[in-house]
Amino acid sequence: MTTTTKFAEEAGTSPNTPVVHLDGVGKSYGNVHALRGVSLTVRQGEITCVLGDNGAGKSTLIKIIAGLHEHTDGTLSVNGEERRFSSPRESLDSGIATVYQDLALAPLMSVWRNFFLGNELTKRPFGRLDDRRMKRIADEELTKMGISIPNLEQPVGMLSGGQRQCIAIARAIYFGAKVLILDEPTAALGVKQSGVVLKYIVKARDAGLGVVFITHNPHHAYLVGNHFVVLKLGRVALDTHRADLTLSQLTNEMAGGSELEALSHELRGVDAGVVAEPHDRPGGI
Ligand SMILES: Nc1ncnc2c1ncn2[C@@H]1O[C@H](COP(=O)(O)OP(=O)(O)OP(=O)(O)O)[C@@H](O)[C@H]1O
Repeated sequence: MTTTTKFAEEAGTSPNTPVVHLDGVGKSYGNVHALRGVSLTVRQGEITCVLGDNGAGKSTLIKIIAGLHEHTDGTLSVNGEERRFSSPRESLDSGIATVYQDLALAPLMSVWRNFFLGNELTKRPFGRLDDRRMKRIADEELTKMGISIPNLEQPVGMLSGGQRQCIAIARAIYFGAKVLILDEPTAALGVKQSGVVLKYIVKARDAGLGVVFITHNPHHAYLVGNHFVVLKLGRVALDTHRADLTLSQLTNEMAGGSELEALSHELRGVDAGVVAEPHDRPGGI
């Protein structure tokens, strides 16, 4: 049985049912329309990339799925059942784990304590922390993901940004996430560290999770994505599968191909104006 089939059986749905589906979702903050008519399908064993420029509505979209904000229009379904989350706990309890850029890790605490942060294991009968078991499990789980951290006692704050992202991803998978939402996980990273994080995003997908990868970077998205959604000013400007899209089309869409062409036209005009100006003056230079 594939991991995807196993998750679907647990949820009592067919493997083809989207694990998360947004249909015509809108969100207004007063009279600011952050999202309008946004539809998005997240399937298990797939990476759905959501791209968009600043202010496109990416954070608003995440917050709706993560239970931080309620949508004002449209529907949100999880495993085929319509939901409206009124807290992050409700989203988490539905199997949706969101890894934000700040990662919600405690920088001064050890790697293994961070792995269990908020889900600590205790010993009976006095409820003391079961340090030994937590260390062993953190070690096993990180090794399983191929994450090499030689000393799990070291504070998380001393690790690289890439390693911290990987710990947050491994933790979400261990605690049973079926859907992983990653908020710009490579935004603050260099090329090498981004590569490491992209590798774990693929591992999460291959473990059967439905992954939503939010990014500004079409190159990172195209390296791992199965499905691409580009948001512009709160609306879906592109929604397509990998087979129907090239990297250059995606890059062009993100760069605002037609807007850039118009700008380049305008700049050529400005340039010509600057050069032409002295000759236009009587007795030019
Ligand atoms: N709490 C809020 N109150 C009012 N307007 C908001 C609020 N949050 C977001 N907006 C507006 O909604 C729109 C979408 O913002 P959002 O943060 O979702 O975009 P984004 O794609 O995540 O941008 P960035 O990449 O800059 O984080 C913007 O016009 C923003 O100013």
